[in-house]
Amino acid sequence: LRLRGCSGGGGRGARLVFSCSASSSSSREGGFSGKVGFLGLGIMGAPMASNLIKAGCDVTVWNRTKSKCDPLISLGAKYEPSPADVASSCDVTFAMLADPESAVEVACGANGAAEGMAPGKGYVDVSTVDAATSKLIGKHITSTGASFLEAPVSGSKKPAEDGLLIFLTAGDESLYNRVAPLLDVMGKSRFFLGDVGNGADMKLVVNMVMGSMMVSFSEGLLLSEKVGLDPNTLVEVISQGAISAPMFSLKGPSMVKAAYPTAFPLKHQQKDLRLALALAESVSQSIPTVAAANELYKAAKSLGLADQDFSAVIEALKAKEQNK
Ligand SMILES: NC(=O)C1=CN([C@@H]2O[C@H](COP(=O)(O)OP(=O)(O)OC[C@H]3O[C@@H](n4cnc5c(N)ncnc54)[C@H](OP(=O)(O)O)[C@@H]3O)[C@@H](O)[C@H]2O)C=CC1
Ligand SMILES: O=CCCC(=O)O
Repeated sequence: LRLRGCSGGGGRGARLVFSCSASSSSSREGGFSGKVGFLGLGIMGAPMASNLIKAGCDVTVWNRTKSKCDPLISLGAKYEPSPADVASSCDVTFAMLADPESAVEVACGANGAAEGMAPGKGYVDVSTVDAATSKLIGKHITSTGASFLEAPVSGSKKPAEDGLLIFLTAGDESLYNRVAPLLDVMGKSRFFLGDVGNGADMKLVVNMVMGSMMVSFSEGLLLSEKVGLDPNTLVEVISQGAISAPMFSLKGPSMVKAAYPTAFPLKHQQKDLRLALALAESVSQSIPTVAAANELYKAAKSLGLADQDFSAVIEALKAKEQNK
């Protein structure tokens, strides 16, 4: 298998590519030889940037809390003191921020990435935001002559560490082709979905399904226990049937033990449900299951569980039972 990625490094071989339009195989097959910026080194950003460094990319990092840059610097990353400095010193800059507010601030605020952008450069926002936010960021970036791609990811902490994310991209197709070797270092597949906003919408639809599934699973775990069944057996039964999902097998055993080691923070899942509800509202679609799930995540946040894994939503159900 031919390795792809940065010059001198490489991804881990064959990758799946899904595209609404033909993409340039020559840029896909070639490596990426420019400098790569990475803004936002949280649960997802740190392993993604780390994989780029390990693949041989010339990476420059920035994070609001500077100490989170240190492990990346130890791996060989350079550091710049602001998003604008990263953008001006790099050919392509990735951003992995918490929510719409932080994504806009880092891209468009004072000393934001847009200030360092220029023709020939690219900005790839991999944060989960709504389409309007993505379009706003895209407008700021492209007004400098630079190119913009939104590329939110499906897959959590472990897939980020293992370079097995799924990229849901939209925007500038030539930037998509240019950064494809980098996406292939960080992910196992990539979709190009057309205009800016389509990647954001796809990501919100996927995550609203996930958030509702987790609530339904939590209800099942609690009910099984209440009627005298072993919830561990429920997890095993589900894993062998038609509703088997990696998420249930992965999170079920620790949920039974009331342990919620954070892979996907609950506050981000609730943010995604909030944004999905607004998306549905924009086309007058009713999504009552998601609306009910959202209320439970909000209740979990008010119980102080915002930074726990989103599977901690089961604690909000337990609290409801106790307060009956
Ligand atoms: N965790 C997961 O499983 C997945 C998460 N996502 C999405 O990816 C994004 C990042 O998630 P994740 O890494 O888990 O989140 P984290 O909360 O771990 O990291 C959030 C990042 O955003 C930064 N940030 C927050 N607010 C600001 C601000 N006002 N200005 C500048 N930087 C800010 C944080 O900086 P600081 O370190 O200073 O706080 C940190 O770098 C989210 O949009 C999330 O929905 C997508 C797929 C999976
Ligand atoms: O946005 C978070 C998604 C988590 C996952 O896909 O497992």
